[in-house]
This record gives sequence, structure tokens and C-alpha cells, in this order.
Amino acid sequence: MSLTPGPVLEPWPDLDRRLARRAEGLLADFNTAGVLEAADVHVAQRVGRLGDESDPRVLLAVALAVRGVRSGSVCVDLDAVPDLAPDADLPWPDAAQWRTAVAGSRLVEAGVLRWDAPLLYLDRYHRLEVQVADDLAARVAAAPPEVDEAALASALALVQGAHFSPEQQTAAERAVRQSTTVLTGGPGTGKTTTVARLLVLLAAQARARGQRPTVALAAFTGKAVTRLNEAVATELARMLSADEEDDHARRLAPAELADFTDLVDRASHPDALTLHRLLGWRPDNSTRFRHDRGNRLKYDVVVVDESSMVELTLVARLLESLRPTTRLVLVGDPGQLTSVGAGAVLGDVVRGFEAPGAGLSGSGPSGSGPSGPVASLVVNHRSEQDIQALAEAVRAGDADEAVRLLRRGGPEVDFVEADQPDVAEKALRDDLVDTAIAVREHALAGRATEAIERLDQHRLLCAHREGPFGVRHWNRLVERWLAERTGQPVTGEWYVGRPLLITGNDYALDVYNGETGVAVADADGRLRAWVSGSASLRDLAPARLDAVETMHAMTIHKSQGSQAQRVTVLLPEEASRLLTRELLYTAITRAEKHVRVVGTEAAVRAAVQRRAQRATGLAERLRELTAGPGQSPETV
Ligand SMILES: Nc1ncnc2c1ncn2[C@@H]1O[C@H](COP(=O)(O)OP(=O)(O)OP(=O)(O)O)[C@@H](O)[C@H]1O
Repeated sequence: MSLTPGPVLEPWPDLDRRLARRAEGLLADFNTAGVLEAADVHVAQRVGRLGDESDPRVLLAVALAVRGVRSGSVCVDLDAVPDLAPDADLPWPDAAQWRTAVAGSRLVEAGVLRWDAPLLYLDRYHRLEVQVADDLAARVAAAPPEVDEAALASALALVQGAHFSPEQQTAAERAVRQSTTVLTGGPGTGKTTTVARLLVLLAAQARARGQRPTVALAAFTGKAVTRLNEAVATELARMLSADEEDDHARRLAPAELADFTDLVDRASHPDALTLHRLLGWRPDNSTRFRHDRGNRLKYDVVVVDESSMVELTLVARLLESLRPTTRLVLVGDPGQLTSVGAGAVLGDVVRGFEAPGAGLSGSGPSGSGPSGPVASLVVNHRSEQDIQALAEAVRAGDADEAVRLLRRGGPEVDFVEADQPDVAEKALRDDLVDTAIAVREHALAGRATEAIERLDQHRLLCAHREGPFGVRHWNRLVERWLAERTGQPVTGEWYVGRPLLITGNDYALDVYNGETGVAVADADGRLRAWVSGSASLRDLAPARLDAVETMHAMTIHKSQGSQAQRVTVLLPEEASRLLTRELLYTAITRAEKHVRVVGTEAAVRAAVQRRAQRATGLAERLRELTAGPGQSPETV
């Protein structure tokens, strides 16, 4: 199979500059130039030894594939890879000869490497990508679920109201009529509202069969699960409240209202859980779950929110654990940063199914047809128009407009033009210390809920962990300022009012990556770590938390799946390779009421213009699998 490459290059994370001791030839050259890390070289050498392959060009390709996975790609595109280091004078092999050497290599013959010209995969990632493409294509090609038209029509009439626009209604109806739906849209486009209405429509379908639907609301992080669950519950409750702007209670006749109330009740109380919990984590195995093809999930409906965050491996495990009859709704914003782990599944799926001939007809807002799995919402329903406009300019790659909106400012947007760290420090100091002091005061008084609420009012987001614009530096700065303001030194790792960020999943404790909290004094003056996540707010002994960091500042990557009323985005220098459109868009869209961008115009422009792209073949695989006869990508 020949794959036309999709996106190619993920900007480089900071590299480990150590050199591999026994590297020579091409591997040594690329290691010295900083294109490969020592670990990439070691893996390539080892694979070469085991597979009896010594051609340095093949080993270079293996090392680049390993490097690619490390930085989020699923494969390496041999044609595009020289662009990784355009300025370095590197001995890239001749492109045609390189392809031939790789295609005919012992490693490809043995199946250790997979060659889908010009993409080269490590076998494991190839298998995952092929499985995801096959499973998704099979779901989309399968006979649609049976729909009780009368139940759908009457439920649609009931859920109609002020909070259900035509595009939302179309999306929800589509998700009833097909077993797989990808619901996309930017912030505030009403995705969660649509999910809530969809649950009511599905409850009507289940009721027509004399059942209640079993529903799982899931997301990658506990924080995102909580948000989804709360938002859906609020929306369901709001639909029944007479004093809201929505008009169900007033519009519907008493019999209809009773009917509607019954459906909302049936749609309520879904299971809300992280994907790892949904799939059943196993203490003995980090890549396999209790649920798989042989032990499928029993849910009728599985909704996955923030699905841009979900890496290829987890999508593969989710798809294999779903019964063909389970409705899957993937919800997300493809403009956001992709998963931390390898893959860019949501964006790939949207592009893959948007292709002409992908079993689709007509053209919806995203180019997806009325019968395709992708349903896009485009109309913003939030009142924060300026934040939305800024986010949209960034997403669309319009740097002039982004700069114009930033400079224009207003009640929702602020631009602090700072070209030096000390200018940024001066601009942010009071705000950051005020937050830290307020959190500390609540924490000293044992008020955990208030401390966390105060913390959630503002987030300082950085692109980097290290350096003058990095999280570590700003955490230390705020601690120093806090000590200066209070006259009490901040000593040790744990102190009253320490803002917390959980950085790993701990299933036994029920705390998950991305959850936040505060160290609060209890009645005896002992410190407890209060964490807010998918379960209710709970306190733990600090010593029990392994993976926890101080969070006066956090990285934009870690902020995915969460929001704060006010957000400050600290941009690094324009040359930073982490500075991308997706990064800036993700940061801006974390803000509910106000966003402040701190940095230079050049950094804003650099961010808007640089794409965070990963080498994957998923979109193309989906296109090929779903293209109708005579509609292969080459011929349309
Ligand atoms: N059709 C509508 N008319 C008016 N308001 C709406 C409509 N749909 C949603 N809203 C409101 O707009 C706001 C955003 O909706 P919602 O939370 O569903 O969007 P979202 O796409 O899930 O946003 P995010 O991804 O940012 O969480 C909510 O306050 C919601 O009540």
C-alpha cells in the first residue's frame, strides 16, 4: 500500500544532548548534530544487531522512526525528514537509494519495520494504526442502527428549544442514526449541550424497546470527565427548569412535559469515568486492559470528550473493546494540541472521513456529508466573543488578525508586549502573588473548597518546563515573591497553600494526571493534599502522592482538558520549537472569561505560522478504506 503522507513534522522537544558512545558513521553524525538522541541510536543499533542488518542508511531510518515516536509521530516520512534540520549540513542519504535500501532491508523482510512508502513504521505502531483504521472503517461501513422513527420524531420535538440550533439538531440526529459519530467544534460551539440532547434522543430510542440506555461519559483526564459530567447534568437539569431562558417547561403541554421528564430521567446518571477506568486498567500490564475484543464493554453508548488528547494506543484499545452495536461519539476540537503519546487521531479521523468518496455525499460545514461520521459545529454560543475571535484567528492561521485583536484588547483580551523575562515578571508579579496569598489564606484556615476555587480562577500557562519562560522558573519566582510578601520563607516541597498538579495516574488512590489541588492545613495543623478530579474533592496524606508538582504555573500541554476563568499565556522566544499554532490555540481556549498573552508580536506570529504536525498515515488509510469504487484518492 502506498500512502501519500499527511502532516509531517512535530516540532522538536528539547533534546537530550548526550552522545551515544559507540555510534559511528551516519548515526554518529546525526547524533552529534542533535537530530538523534543517544537512546534513538542505541535502539537502532540493537534492532540492527538482532535483525542482522548493518546498512547504515537503514539503521538511520530506524533511529529516525524511534525518534519520531518519541516526539509524537507514529512513523517517519523519509521524504520529508530532511526538513527536520534544514539548516544543518547533514549527510542525508540519496532519497531514491534510501527508499530502495529500506524497502529491501532485512528488517522490513522480517516484519520488524513496516514500509508504506514513503512512511516507515516500527511494527507495533503500524499494527495499531492499521487496527484503528480497520475498526473505524468497519464501524462506519456497518449497517446503521435500527431507528424507531416515531420515537425519534417525538423526542426531537421535545428537546427543541432555545438551546438547540439547527446544526446541533442535525448533529444529534446523525448520532442517533449511525453507530459512530465524531462531533467536532471549537470552544463554546455547544458540543456538550448537543451530547446532553443526544442522550435524551437515545433514551427515547431505548424506551421504545422497553429499556434504559447504559451510557459511559469518558475522557482522557479526570478533570475532563468531571467537566463533561457536570456540564451534561447541568444541561439536562436546565431543560426541565421553568425559570431558565429555555422554554421546555413552558412550551410543552403537561402530558408532553411528563414524557420529557421521563426521558431526561432515563438519560441521567451515566457512568462518568476516565478512559483507563472505562477500559479496566490492570496493575500487571500498562498497555492492555480488562476489556478487549474478547471481553467487550457492555455500554449502549460511549461518549469520549476531549478526544484530541487520546493517543493512538488508547484509541486502538477503545475501539477493540466496543461491541459493534455500541454507539460511539467522539467529541473534540481538532484545532487543539494532539495527545501527549503518539498519534493525532482526532484530526486524522476528521481528515480521513472528509475525503471525497469516503462513503459520504453532499457537504456539511466541515466538508463532511450528511451520512458521514463527522458532524461539525461552527456557531459559537458563548458570550465571550473576543476570546473566540482570537482563538479563531489563531486556528485559521491569520497572524495579522490575531495581532490586531491582541493589540485592540478589551475586557476579555489583554496583550502584554514583553520581550524580556523581567518585563513579564513585572507585569505579572502582583496578580500571581495575590492568587498565591489568597489560596494560602484559605489553606491556612482549612478551607479546601475555597482554596481550590480561588486557584481555579487564574492559570499561568507556559510552553516550556525549563528556562526563563518555563514552569519551573515561574514556580520558584512565585514562591520567592510569596515569601517576600508574607515575610515567611517558603521552605521545602510541601507548604500550606502549595498549589498541586497531579502528573500521573494512581488508580489505587483514584487520582489522575491533570487533576489539581491545594495543600491545606487540617484542624491539627497537619498538611493534607486536597485534590479535585473526577471523583468528589478528597484529601490525602501528602506522602501518598508520588506524581505531584507545584502549580503556580503549568505547561500548556498539561492544561489540556481543563479551563480557568482567567488565563495568562506566557510565550517563549519566537525561535522556540514548541511555539506552534496548536499550542497557542489550546492555551487561549483554556480561558473562560479573560485571556492575557505575554510575549512579543514576533512570538505570536511565529506561533500562528508554525504547525504542530505529526507523521501518521491514519487519515490516508481511512481514505483508502472508505473510498468507493473508482474513487481512490488518486482519482478524485
Ligand atoms: N443553541 C444554543 N443557543 C444558545 N446557547 C447555547 C446553545 N448551545 C449551547 N449554548 C450555551 O453555550 C455555552 C457553551 O456550550 P457548550 O458547553 O455545550 O459548548 P462546548 O462546545 O461543549 O464548549 P467547550 O468545548 O468550550 O466546553 C453554554 O453556556 C451553553 O449553555
